[in-house]
Amino acid sequence: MEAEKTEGNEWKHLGEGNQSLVVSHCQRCVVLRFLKSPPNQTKTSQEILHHLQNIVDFGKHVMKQFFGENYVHHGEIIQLPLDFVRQLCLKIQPERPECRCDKDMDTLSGFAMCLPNLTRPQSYRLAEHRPLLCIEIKPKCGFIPFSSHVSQEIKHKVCRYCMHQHLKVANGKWKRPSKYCPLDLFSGNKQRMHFALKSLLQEAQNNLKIFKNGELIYGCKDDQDCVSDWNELARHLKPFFFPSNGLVSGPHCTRTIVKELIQVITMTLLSSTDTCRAGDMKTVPVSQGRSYCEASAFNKELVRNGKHKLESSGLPRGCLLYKTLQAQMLDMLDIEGLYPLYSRVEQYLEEFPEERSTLQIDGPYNEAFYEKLLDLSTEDDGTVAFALTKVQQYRIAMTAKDCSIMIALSPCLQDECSEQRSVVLASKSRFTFSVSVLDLDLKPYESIPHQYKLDGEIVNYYLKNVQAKDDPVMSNLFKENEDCTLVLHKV
Ligand SMILES: O=P(O)(O)O[C@@H]1[C@@H](OP(=O)(O)O)[C@H](OP(=O)(O)O)[C@H](O)[C@H](OP(=O)(O)O)[C@H]1OP(=O)(O)O
Ligand SMILES: Nc1ncnc2c1ncn2[C@@H]1O[C@H](COP(=O)(O)OP(=O)(O)OP(=O)(O)O)[C@@H](O)[C@H]1O
Repeated sequence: MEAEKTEGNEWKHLGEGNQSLVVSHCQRCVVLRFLKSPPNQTKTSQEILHHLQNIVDFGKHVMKQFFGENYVHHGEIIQLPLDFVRQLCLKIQPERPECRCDKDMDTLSGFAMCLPNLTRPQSYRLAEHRPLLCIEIKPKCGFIPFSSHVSQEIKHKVCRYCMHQHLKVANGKWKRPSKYCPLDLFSGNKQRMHFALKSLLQEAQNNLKIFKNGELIYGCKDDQDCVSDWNELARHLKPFFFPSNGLVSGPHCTRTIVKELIQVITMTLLSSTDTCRAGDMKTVPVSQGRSYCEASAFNKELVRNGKHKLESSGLPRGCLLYKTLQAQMLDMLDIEGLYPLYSRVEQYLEEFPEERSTLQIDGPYNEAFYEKLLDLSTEDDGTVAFALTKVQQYRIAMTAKDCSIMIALSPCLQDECSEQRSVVLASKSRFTFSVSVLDLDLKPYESIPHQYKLDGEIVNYYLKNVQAKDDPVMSNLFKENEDCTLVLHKV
């Protein structure tokens, strides 16, 4: 990395999650992504380097094949002067959300990933002084399990996100449940997608962020601290959507602008800007699994109005949502079917620990690793090889269920449109745009027992506290079970 780029003051905090912290360069279209760890669990430089190498390899050799060349940016590893990293860490500390400060940014190794800044359309390689709008969506799991290993019927009716909402509110992670249901977003039906996006705009949680010129203007900066002022949002967006109309204002104008935004997001999400190697890999026949979630507010509204379910129009094959869903559906057995296979691999590793590297559990994530993922058979022949393939596919699916989609928009004039640039039209303006996927770090093998436990907690909480309340018979049943009193009635 050039010396001029390593001035601490030139960088600012852009975002962070549970695993990494990202800073963006003020002039150039690049970001640095640093790993984070709990204060008492710092890793050695070699461990950090190995971890970052795995992330880059996984993006390059595996996720690019699933998602396509244009959507995935695997980045590169760079080594930075330690003085610069320490100075940067101090500079950005006040900008960090409090809820993320339980982990520290790695300042010991000097290694980081350098990536394109995806808040800008990728067709603009240089940071031109153009207004920029970026919408980041973490869509979560967009299908209902179709596996016969599922033990609770509710999992075939209500999606994990909608069930998990109740547990999250009960645990205090969020103040209110969201009406967003991933199945609506992934339906490909414009009405359902609009509803999903409107719900995200009402309750962003950690599923929606909007950046203007690289600054977060909408969404949660800290846990629970969500800004959902649509008038304020409309004020920010007005120059993008109504560049020459300075007079319109008031609630009607706010609604119009939000509608325009939703329309543009929907069109970009349905656009196909790439092809990929695994493009024709069909993980699940369309007929399997249900395409709507019974808990979705959109679905409930349809039922209330006595309307039939809207036909799911399906997603265009080339769009990023379609590719994300296909990768998510590599979870074919559900965690309930997967867990015994994980135990089989575990048992084998206990006996033959030296086999761990041959089995590529912790990498390398190369071409050979990718090839082994293509076997979609679900016929268990009792072998470790079968179990391992399913475990690795599950890890890919989990990664795709937790990734984010970044839509970058920049206004353009009609004569600026060229064939290399994708363009989306709003009523009174037009934008060049790019769609990318981020946070594609492979979920660790070790997280599988946690997934198994969490799945049980989410479903049990839902059955006991939500479904039971909707159903008086069930409700009484639970009440009786809870206090363990046997009620004797005279006959
Ligand atoms: O399990 P989930 O669905 O709650 O997802 C976790 C996310 O919570 P969410 O529900 O999106 O608010 C969670 O997001 P937050 O840190 O809560 O913003 C992480 O993305 C976590 O990934 P990792 O374990 O840190 O790699 C995610 O864990 P994984 O399950 O993807 O490992
Ligand atoms: N290449 C990029 N360009 C622009 N912004 C980025 C980029 N990579 C990450 N970000 C921003 O930084 C935030 C945190 O990054 P990321 O999602 O990779 O963190 P994480 O810790 O891996 O997340 P999680 O909590 O899901 O594990 C993102 O939500 C996004 O806003």
